[in-house]
Amino acid sequence: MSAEATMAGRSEAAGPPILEVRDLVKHYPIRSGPLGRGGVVRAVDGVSFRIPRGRTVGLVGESGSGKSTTARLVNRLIEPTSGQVLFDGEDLLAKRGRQLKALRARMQMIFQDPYGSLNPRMTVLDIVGEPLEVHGVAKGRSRVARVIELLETVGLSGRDLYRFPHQFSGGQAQRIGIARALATNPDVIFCDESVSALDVSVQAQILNLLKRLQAELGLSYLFIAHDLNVVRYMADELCVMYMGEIVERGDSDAVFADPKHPYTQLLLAAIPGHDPTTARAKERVVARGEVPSPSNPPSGCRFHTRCPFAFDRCRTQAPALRSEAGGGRAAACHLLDTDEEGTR
Ligand SMILES: Nc1ncnc2c1ncn2[C@@H]1O[C@H](COP(=O)(O)OP(=O)(O)OP(=O)(O)O)[C@@H](O)[C@H]1O
Repeated sequence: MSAEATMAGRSEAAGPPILEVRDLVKHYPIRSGPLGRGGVVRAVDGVSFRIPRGRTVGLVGESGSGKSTTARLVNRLIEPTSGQVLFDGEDLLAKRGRQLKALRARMQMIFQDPYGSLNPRMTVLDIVGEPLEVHGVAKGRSRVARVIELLETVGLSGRDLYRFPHQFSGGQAQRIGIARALATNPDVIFCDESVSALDVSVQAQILNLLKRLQAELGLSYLFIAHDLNVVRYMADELCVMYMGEIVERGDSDAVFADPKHPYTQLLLAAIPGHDPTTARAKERVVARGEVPSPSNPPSGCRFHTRCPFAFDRCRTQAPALRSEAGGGRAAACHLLDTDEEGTR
């Protein structure tokens, strides 16, 4: 079965997506001009993707490409400039008060720094039990029982209830963060560099824990990591971001095996030992120059200033993120248009 068919099958089997992001934009005003006004930083600039139920979507791209901002927008930690976020079919950005709180309980985040994200003065019971109280899930003895259950789910135990974060190793501390994230029975967990701070062997344990929890609880993940091997291990689908835009997306195995966008080819070429199979991907992709400023993105294709294959149209016309016929793959690159027209 082709990768596209596999992906279509997966999405079909999973039903409507748990999360759908449409044309999401976040511009930060720059207040440094002579009149106190400048331009804007285009942190996220028209991003659309879906997370099918029970699946993992990986978000990759260089530092500053807009991955964390996307996760924070979708999680509603910050408000977007424009766009739409549908959570289980509901318009998340239109929700306020109790309705927002109820939806928020169904989305949780696991952070990068396990110690920094846990209050050092709180016991494990209070750290993991806090969301149970905030969201009115459990109080008193039933809260303690639920916290023990959550600790056991992540490989800790009731003996850890009255200990403090600094008494745990990095991997164990991250397990506490995961137990806390699970407390409200979420549907989606946002993992932003959740294993980057851990030793490699501990990373593997936490990734396997996340996979087991996904299988057992039907969780969906948005998974952000610099380490592409980690993303490859975790993600069913991949979105590649460059300067606030998604430039390629598709089934993760298919993108790794046959990256369509020169930027994706560049990212993958940097993975030690990675050997993409297609001819184009095997061409040596050498990116030139620095990443341009997100407050002054290049005209046309934003990658054209670094792309070894850029031609005239790339400098003037922004390529659309076009889906391939019959498949879940999409890439925003004029080279793909010209390939189809047979002019290249
Ligand atoms: N509060 C803010 N005010 C102004 N600009 C911001 C703000 N937050 C992020 N940015 C800018 O938005 C762009 C995207 O940042 P973001 O942190 O989302 O990227 P990222 O891909 O997650 O990078 P990293 O991997 O380094 O975390 C960057 O240019 C960043 O400087």
